[in-house]
Amino acid sequence: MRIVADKRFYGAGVEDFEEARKFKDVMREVFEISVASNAGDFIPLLRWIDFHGLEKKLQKLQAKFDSFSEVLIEERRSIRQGSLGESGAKTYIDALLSLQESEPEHYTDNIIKGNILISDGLFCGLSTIPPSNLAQWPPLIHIATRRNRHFISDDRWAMSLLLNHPEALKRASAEIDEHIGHERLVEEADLPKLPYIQCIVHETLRLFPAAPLLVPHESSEDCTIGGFHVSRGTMVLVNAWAIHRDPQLWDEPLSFKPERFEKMENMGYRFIPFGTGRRQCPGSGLANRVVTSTLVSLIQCFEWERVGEEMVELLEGKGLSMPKNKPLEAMCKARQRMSDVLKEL
Ligand code: HEM
Repeated sequence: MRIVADKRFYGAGVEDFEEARKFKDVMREVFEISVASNAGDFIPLLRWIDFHGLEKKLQKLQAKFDSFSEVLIEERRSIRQGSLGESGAKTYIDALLSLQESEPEHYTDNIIKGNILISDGLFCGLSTIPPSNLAQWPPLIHIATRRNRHFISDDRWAMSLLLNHPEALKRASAEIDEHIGHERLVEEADLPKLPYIQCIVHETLRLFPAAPLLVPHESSEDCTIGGFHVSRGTMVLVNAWAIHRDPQLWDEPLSFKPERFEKMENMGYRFIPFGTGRRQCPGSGLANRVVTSTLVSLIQCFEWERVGEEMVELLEGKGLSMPKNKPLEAMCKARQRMSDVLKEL
């Protein structure tokens, strides 16, 4: 929130504890609601009676966030107009308010609120909200807010898989040694030199796609999908998780085999962790780079081992963004040869 509104709501430096509490409350509610399943997704009749009151809860939460962001916008507006003294750092909201002055028809307060939501990982938990619940929110929310949670989740799955496959971890480590060495940390420009680690990231996203049902789509016309008639206006969910594990499309679909991606030229529609077509994720390049660089840094700087003989559990937990059932526990120690680099951090 420092970038968005020049405020801190966590850790040292919090100035307004009441405001920070409100923010944390909204965040907590978002996370709670995000794991609730909605029977109305499966039995449309139940949507009319708002079974379990999920829709009401979402509307309340949206109202809370609206009033919270309204205060932030008004505050920055006053600061910009000089009524609250020093303007402080220029924030994301300031930039949007300045655009509002030149293009008021495009940069309405509602648009600014939407932008606050998608920025700074503010509502990263929304990515796990069940499909019909998402429909209650402005479309951008569930999309761009995936980032932080997904990045963390992807790397956690990748590391879990590697701990269960030490030979793959060893090969990844050797690739890093060969192309980056121990004198410096990985940089973005190094990533194309690490094809095996890219394959590990792909294989992780195949087995545990961070958005297993992508995002809900709606058919704009009557159509036929896989031989089934789909009427106009039907919510369509694409089960990427099942497609990625389909034995007709993948050899040994449940095995972790990063090398399968080495020879694959055209992945077609069988590998779609970021969706496909016109609405596919525009952040996939960034996401891939962040997930891969994080994984490379973890492998480059630390030696990793399982806590015991037992394999790391690979069960999925509740929530649409593919969390692990149990947090990953592993042993790691800093690599001796990276100690100079680590000391510099
Ligand atoms: C590991 C991280 C990420 C995953 C797994 C992911 C996944 C997805 C998926 C599955 C979709 C829906 C595609 C469809 O409609 O079929 C999507 C859409 C989208 N994503 Fe991501 N995403 C990630 C990171 C990001 C990042 C970093 C950004 C922005 C910087 C981003 C921005 C968007 C946007 C704007 C859309 C909507 C595109 C549209 O509807 O036209 N995503 N993402």
